[in-house]
Amino acid sequence: MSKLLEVPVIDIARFRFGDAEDRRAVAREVDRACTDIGFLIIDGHGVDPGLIERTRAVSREFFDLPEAEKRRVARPGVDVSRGYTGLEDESVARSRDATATQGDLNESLMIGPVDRPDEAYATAPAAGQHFAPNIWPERPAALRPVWTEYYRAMGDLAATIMRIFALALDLDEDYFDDKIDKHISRLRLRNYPAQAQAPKPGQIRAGAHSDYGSLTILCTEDKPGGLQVCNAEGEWVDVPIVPGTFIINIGDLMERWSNDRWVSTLHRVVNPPAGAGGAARRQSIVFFHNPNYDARIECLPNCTREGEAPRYPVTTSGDHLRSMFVTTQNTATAAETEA
Ligand SMILES: O=C(O)CCC(=O)C(=O)O
Ligand SMILES: [Fe+2]
Repeated sequence: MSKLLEVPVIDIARFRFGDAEDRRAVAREVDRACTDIGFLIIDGHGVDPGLIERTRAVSREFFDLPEAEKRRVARPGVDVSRGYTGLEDESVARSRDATATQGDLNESLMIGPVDRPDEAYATAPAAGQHFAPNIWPERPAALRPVWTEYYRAMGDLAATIMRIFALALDLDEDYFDDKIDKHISRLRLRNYPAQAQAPKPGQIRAGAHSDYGSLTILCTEDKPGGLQVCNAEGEWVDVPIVPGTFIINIGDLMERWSNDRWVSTLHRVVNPPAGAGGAARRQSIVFFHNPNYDARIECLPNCTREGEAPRYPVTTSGDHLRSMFVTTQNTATAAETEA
């Protein structure tokens, strides 16, 4: 079978409601997508469209606030992945290329877990800042309850996808359950403003990067200046926007777990064409699903071929994520926290 060079659409209702054969059929399709291109679009996910709309609306209201008010909930430190990150404060491309310093042309607001596991686990030294309290803006007042509901819905959807992943990797369907039951996922809204001035040379909405965790669930909109992924031929292809679906990609931790059987694909968000005007404003709802901070990320059973050794040293979810957060921030606090 030739390699997929475009991102496929997969209906996961057949997994959610089907019999064992249906479930295996979905898992096979997902395995092919994760092997060939690292991205898939899912339909039949069961998330309430009203919740998505409400999440979009309260977030847009937040980004429309004056800059000074948004800065009141500024990210407190580079390893504290919470709060507001301003335009050009981050260069996600630095996660792969230390010389990439152009600031990304988006601003964002981010939260972590909304449900705390027991206090001893949440505050253990190895927990680092992964259970740091969330920083909620005062306005709009509806943001907190709506985002909390959305975060929980994404946690549930990610758990289903991890079950599909387990089956796709020839593991028991519940293999990942106890590695994600205290997940340290992040919900991040990115606002990509319309571009009144030309970007600096080489500067784009989000530089080329791969995501860091287990998987990402993206809900975006069809606007000029969108998401592209680098396929197996090294070509940048647009990810189609299919109404009612989510875009899913695997992150670096899943790539490591699978010993490179699956690919954590490079992707980027390009600029709108000059003159696109206000219509180019774009908002993405991004849920980065990350395993429990103490989940050991080591080559999974079934992921080495005859005579092949594991390609990565063992790490933990918490350690890997922290190093990525610290590497990609352009703010003044970066130097302080790294020291
Ligand atoms: O906005 C998008 O389409 C993608 C954003 C992204 O890649 C990220 O936040 O990691
Ligand atoms: Fe990404």
